[in-house]
Amino acid sequence: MSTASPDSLLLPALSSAKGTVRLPGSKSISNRVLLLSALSQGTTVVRDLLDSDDTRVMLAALRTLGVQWEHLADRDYRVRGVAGRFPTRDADIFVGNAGTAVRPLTAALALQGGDYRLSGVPRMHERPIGDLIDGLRQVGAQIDYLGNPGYPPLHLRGGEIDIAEPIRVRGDVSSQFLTALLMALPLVQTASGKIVIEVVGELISKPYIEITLNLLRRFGIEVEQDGWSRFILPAGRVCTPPAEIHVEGDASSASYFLAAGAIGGGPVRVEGVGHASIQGDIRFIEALNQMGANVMAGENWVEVRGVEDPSGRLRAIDLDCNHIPDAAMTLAVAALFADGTTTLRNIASWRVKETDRLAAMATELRKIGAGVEEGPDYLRVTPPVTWQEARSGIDTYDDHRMAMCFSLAAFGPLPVRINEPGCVGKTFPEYFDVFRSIARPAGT
Ligand SMILES: O=C(O)C1=C[C@@H](OP(=O)(O)O)[C@@H](O)[C@H](O)C1
Ligand SMILES: C=C(OP(=O)(O)O)C(=O)O
Repeated sequence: MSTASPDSLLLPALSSAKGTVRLPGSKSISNRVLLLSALSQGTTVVRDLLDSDDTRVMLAALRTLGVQWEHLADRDYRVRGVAGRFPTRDADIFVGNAGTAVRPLTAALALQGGDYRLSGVPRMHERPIGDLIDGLRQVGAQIDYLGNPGYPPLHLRGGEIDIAEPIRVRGDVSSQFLTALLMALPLVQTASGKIVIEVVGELISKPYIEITLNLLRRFGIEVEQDGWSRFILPAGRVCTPPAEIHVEGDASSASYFLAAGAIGGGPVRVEGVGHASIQGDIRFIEALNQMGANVMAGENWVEVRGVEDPSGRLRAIDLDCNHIPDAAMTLAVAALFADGTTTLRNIASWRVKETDRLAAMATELRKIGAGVEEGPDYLRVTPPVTWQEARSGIDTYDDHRMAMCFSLAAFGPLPVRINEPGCVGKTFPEYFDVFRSIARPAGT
């Protein structure tokens, strides 16, 4: 049904969506579990790890750092922990465009006392990391910027680590800075046996901190929390791994299929996430519900059907999306099928991710005829009066979510050409095959 070429993929106009999808593993859980297993004292079997660009850079980094891991079968791995100290003391580490690799590895390596250089793809060198570096410098880490101040590439040169006072870190650009400190700092000894982190500014993307705290607990590290502004960690502690840990399906990846069910009638069922999920993006189903879709969920699955209303149109919504920054992109494209103007608020962090997602989303939605208002931290989308075929295709800006989101536009009356579709490899290399398995072209 689709014609692939190296630089674009043509999706025909689609009439309906129906089927079941077994989700790939969560990116956020996979990379946290890999790093925590590597730092542990003991061996962890990791089941259903995500296999994508972001996890490959993490696995390669760990191997370079002297961590022994082996691929068992399917998506299962065994990781032998290094009890807090990486055997390799001098290394160049490539982090691609994985925020879940660069931020946690920077914190873990800055406290090692070795000599490490971290770099990524050109866009990674435009993604901020200064707030994390400021936090690490407060405890004595020696870190130099090798390019622009505040951004990778970085040179971590060891330093005398001494924690006596609370460490302050900004939380309003990315929650990954706090996640990085929470995962790395427990390794450091302090006189009091505790470490305090204070968050400066409003913490964004809070559910990702919940994932971090949940997984730390699974690895034997209990963090005390005073709201979202103060965290107290045990000091001088090496993680104790669970013998085995299972990576649940990716809730952000689920959003495309669930939205397809809502737009294309359904039922579309995803397996691997449900009520029991520890990922904040599971709350995407609340947004779909608000839009009038029929949502059912069990512990480990979700099923979505279209609206009951004879018009078949979703309801437009006005939503603060700070808690679901990734799945919110799916709402921006689902908004094309709503009965009025949808407003997505509190999403300023979109500007510093794989691309400037606010600008990219506005530009590409306009190509197919939508009315779009792009604010500093919000997006307002009005469905097209007349759908247009984006003749030069939908540009994806090397952003996996741009490519995946815009596949949904093919449920409109016209075919959609997705440029550079290979960018889905960041988190979901098989995305278009799986999407094809649930989508039916018009006239078939
Ligand atoms: O910690 C994580 O796993 C993530 C946190 C979020 O980033 P921000 O905290 O920068 O919003 C999210 O967008 C990203 O895809 C994954
Ligand atoms: C923002 C994202 O990725 P990263 O983990 O690189 O921040 C994302 O996957 O949407």
